[in-house]
Amino acid sequence: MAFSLSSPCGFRSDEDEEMAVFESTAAEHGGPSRPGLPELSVISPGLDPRPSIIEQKAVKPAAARPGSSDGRVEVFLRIRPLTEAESERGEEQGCVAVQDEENVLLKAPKESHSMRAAERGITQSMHKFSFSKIMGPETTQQQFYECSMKKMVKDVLQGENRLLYTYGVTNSGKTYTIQGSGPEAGLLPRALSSLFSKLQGRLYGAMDMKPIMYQDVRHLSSGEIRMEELRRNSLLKEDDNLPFRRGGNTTVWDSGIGGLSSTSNIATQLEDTDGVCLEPGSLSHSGGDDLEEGVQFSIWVSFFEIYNEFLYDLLDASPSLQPRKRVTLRLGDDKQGNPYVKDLVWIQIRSADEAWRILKAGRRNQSFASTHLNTNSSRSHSIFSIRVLHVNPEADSAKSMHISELSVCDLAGSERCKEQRNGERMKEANNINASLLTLGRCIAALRHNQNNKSRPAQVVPFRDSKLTRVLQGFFCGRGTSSMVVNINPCASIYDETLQALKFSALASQLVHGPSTKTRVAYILSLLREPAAGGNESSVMEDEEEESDVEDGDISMLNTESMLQAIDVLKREVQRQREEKEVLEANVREQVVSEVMEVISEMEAGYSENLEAERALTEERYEDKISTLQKHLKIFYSKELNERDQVIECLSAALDKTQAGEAPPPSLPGEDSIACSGGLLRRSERINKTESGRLQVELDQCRAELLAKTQELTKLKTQLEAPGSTGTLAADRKLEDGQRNLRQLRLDLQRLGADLQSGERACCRNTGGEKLRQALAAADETLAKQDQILLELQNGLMLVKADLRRKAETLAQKQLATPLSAAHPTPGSCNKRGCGTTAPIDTENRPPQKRPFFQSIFPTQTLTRRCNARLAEEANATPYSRILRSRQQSPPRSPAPTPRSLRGKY
Ligand SMILES: Nc1ncnc2c1ncn2[C@@H]1O[C@H](COP(=O)(O)OP(=O)(O)OP(=O)(O)O)[C@@H](O)[C@H]1O
Repeated sequence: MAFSLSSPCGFRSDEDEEMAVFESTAAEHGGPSRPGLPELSVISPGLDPRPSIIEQKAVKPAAARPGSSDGRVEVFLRIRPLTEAESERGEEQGCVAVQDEENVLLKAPKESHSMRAAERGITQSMHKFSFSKIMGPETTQQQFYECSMKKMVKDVLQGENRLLYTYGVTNSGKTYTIQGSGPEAGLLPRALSSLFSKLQGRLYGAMDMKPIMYQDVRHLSSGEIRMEELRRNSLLKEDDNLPFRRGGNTTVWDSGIGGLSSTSNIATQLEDTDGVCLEPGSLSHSGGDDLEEGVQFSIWVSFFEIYNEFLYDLLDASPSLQPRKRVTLRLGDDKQGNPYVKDLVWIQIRSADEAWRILKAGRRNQSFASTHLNTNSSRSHSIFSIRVLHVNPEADSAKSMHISELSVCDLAGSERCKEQRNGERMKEANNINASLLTLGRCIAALRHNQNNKSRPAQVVPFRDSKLTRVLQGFFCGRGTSSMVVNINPCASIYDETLQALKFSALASQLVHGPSTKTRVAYILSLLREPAAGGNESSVMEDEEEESDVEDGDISMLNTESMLQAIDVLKREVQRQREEKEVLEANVREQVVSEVMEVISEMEAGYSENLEAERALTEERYEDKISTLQKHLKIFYSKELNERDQVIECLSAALDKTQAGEAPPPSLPGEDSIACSGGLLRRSERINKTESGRLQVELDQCRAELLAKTQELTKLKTQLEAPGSTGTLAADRKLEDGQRNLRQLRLDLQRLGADLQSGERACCRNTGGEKLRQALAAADETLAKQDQILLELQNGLMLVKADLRRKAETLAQKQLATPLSAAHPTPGSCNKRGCGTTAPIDTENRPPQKRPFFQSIFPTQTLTRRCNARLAEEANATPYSRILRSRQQSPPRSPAPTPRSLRGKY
């Protein structure tokens, strides 16, 4: 049964599914057994996950081992021994068990995250990994060199490009493996020693050719040669003058970031040795017999680091005790698109000792810091490169030069960022982990492309980090790479170790890309293609030729063949471009169709959701409506009951009214809205009757007023007759009275209009309130009329008094002139006496004998003449009755309110 593991370094790819992951029973490994979940995963670099290939493992021939002739990347595992302190801390819990020289078993310790995950059934407590070669804690540096790097040196001298890089958790022994410590020289010094040992007598001592860019060579002028010499000597002298030649002192340099100095405690690992200290006989068999005849070798080295995604040359200028700003290097591409580090310093070396000293000089500039896991932790990826110029002094210069390279990369250790207390350390750890993650992604993509040739190729994200960009050439066929995985068997970092091993398992499934030689063969095969249609013998010849030149260089071809090759390659490029276009079109089509599918699925999903939502909403609102209906039903049934009661009450009252009984006492709250319907109908009927009555009264008032006005006019005429100047005031008052009367008339007209509108309001049945308002307005108008009439009355009283005075004056005059009074002339009588006699007499008569004043001034006149008033009572008009009733109520009652009016009805 297969299961997948999480990707190394936290990334995930389809490799997870394809990774060879198998389980065996846990019982045989002594692990706790749980039903249903196997306890052991086997991660084998050379195996396919399919069961059919599992069997191949058993019969796998030695030649097919990873990293050997099957073209797979070599991955070595090196387990460092526990230190005394670590042993005392109880870090030895047997979590790393080497089974044989290829297989190792990792058992999760109790406290580890993996064990907790295993207990929850998420993963296994044991993992088995296979490697090209496993070197246990007891392995010496020499043994490790022998099995890992020795052959690489040989290959480089034969013109190949090789890369060796170390990968592992911090404090796992990467730097120890590469550089060594004290007398235990690491892989790099050993390789340098081996190289120079092989090149004895074959070194090209002149410095007139220098490697530049990716793998080009430049001929130096004499001035440039002098400059190169100076630089080289200064670096070597620096090493002689080291202030901390023995003792691990401190040097200070500027990180170049933020301009702040960072302290680097230079490791003492290399400082303890004056020279390469190799075990006796370690290079005894390293003769240069297999080197090409007649070729000389010029060795150049460079050393740089990638710190926080910035490139720094470790061999640039001399180190100083003062802080200084370091210059960052940039990456560039040559014409073929091969990446290289611009302005990188290359130093020619002529012996292993010189190389050793240059390495130490560079190492002084490297970024180290003390972390919680390693007191001397590399905070950068460092790359030491050895370029070998293959010079054939006898051959034509164009054909003589060949360059090969050996690069050794000491990767910074992966670590948990959260464990870094220091901000700078945290930043470094982030950058380290990010670049390692990119390396993992590149390897995963390469592996995917190798395993899925029929499927569209994945883009390998080399450009995502400086590290992968620098190493790109080794992963793309311009060389081969080998990996050393360093692990620390401490139980406390088991989880990190497991991740590192998973990463290595992925890397070990990589197959090297076609080498440059294969490319030559490919170009030659293309050249032969046009001739393929020729006769058989020529094909045979070609085949023979192919076997001859396959190992050669394309520069071996003559100009004509080269031009031909260029033409063929152009055509090939065109063909491949067209192929790619078709492929891209297909990919686009597929993507579009997949996206459309996704969109239609999403649409379907949305419409389903919408439908469900709609149904839900409908249901919710239906519930609400039914609840509302229920409440309304209750409310209206209550209302209906109340109305029924009111109706019953009103119909009982109506029955009684019809039966001639007295109207029932008004219901409590009859003006309330609940009872207003029935009451309004009743009050409308009453209002109609009352309006009719008021109308009649109004008409009578009008007629009465008309009569009074006529009488007043007549009186005025009579008063004007004496022609006395003393009557002017009375005249004015009379005019006032007339004005008042006109006003009274107008008001009465308005009253009539109001009454009519009240009547209309009743007729239209527009509601009790309007009727009430109309009645209130009419009431107010009546009050105003009342007031005006009173004023008029007063005015007339004054007129009356004035007339009386005039009458008295006239009487006195008549007494003074008895003759004229006893015998008035007809003319005078007509003109003055006769005309005024009647009124004067009238005035002097008792008031009850003067109907005009009695009717106009009922209050004052009749109060003194009760009998006369009683007599007139019977003849009083409705209007005068209203006025009288109002005037009689002492004190004057306020204007009736609409409520009091309503109360009448
Ligand atoms: N095979 C070994 N034998 C003896 N000591 C070792 C071995 N490997 C590592 N050590 C010791 O372990 C310590 C840590 O090693 P080293 O500094 O090389 O780790 P590292 O992986 O480079 O750490 P970092 O990534 O933090 O730089 C050193 O003191 C080193 O001497």
